[in-house]
Amino acid sequence: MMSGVEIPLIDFSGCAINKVREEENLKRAGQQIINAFETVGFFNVVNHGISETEVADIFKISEEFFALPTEVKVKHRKAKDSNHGYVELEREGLNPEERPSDLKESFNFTPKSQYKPWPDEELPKFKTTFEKFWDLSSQLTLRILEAMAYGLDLEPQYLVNTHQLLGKDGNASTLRTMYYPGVPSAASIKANQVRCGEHSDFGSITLVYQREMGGLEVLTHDGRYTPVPYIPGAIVVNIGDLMQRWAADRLIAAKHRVLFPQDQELLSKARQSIAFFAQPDDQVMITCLDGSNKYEPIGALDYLNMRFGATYMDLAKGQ
Ligand SMILES: O=C(O)CCC(=O)C(=O)O
Ligand SMILES: [Fe+2]
Repeated sequence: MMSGVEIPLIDFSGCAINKVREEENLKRAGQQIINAFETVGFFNVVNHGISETEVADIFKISEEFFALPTEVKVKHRKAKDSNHGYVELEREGLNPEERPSDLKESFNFTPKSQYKPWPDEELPKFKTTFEKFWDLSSQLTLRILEAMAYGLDLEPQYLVNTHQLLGKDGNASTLRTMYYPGVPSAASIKANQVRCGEHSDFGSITLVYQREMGGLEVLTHDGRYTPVPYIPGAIVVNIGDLMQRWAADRLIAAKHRVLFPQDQELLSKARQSIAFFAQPDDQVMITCLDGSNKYEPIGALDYLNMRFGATYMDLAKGQ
């Protein structure tokens, strides 16, 4: 790679979700994780306990969903006041000030029983595949949060206890599958349009599952966008702005983006990714963990709503 900044790679085998937790291993991994978040804001994690087959299954069913005709997909559209359902192509822009909407479509998943819609008729296994993947991703998130608490010298369960309602009412975490369609030629792309505009995430931590194509880039401290390499079996982990604020800026919520590939053949291929956006429970007060008063305390849900308001503003205009 040309850039001097490397994206750290962390071996999580001592803390994998299919293993009994061991303090020594969590401490060691916690140091590495905090070091990565203090310097780059991103790392790749391997040997985490989520199998390649489990990841392949959700990518496959996602691909089948996105291949459905638009009129079928929009039957499962996300309602305005919900965080569950289909979001159409170009409905959302993560850098709305500088760019047209992102050339992507997505399906947000929240496993609360009252949430609908599901493409049950078209894809009977969709719901169960997402539920299973939600479980795996939330288990890994909790392990990472536990390791982070060690790395930050907090009480070991401190961060885990703030995410007790993961998957239940009172917690806004979301699993999202994304589809960036292939483009026949660069001429058909709008000026300045990208697959995913420059942004930092909102919440506590994010897991990103990429595929062979890679494509994710992170703004590193040398002022350049550095590719986050695709490593077979690895998951990309980063923090959001809420975590940066909580850590009183000790940890970095780095900006990231996905551009169109330069290569004509790659450009014509679709890109898929899956992200698990973890949020603390709605009522948790985010008060600087270092005891400073660098930022005012704010409720986790209030913070999220403030950020969503900014991203979806354009959406409201378009309706
Ligand atoms: O598609 C990706 O690899 C990343 C997407 C992303 O950063 C996001 O949706 O927040
Ligand atoms: Fe992101």
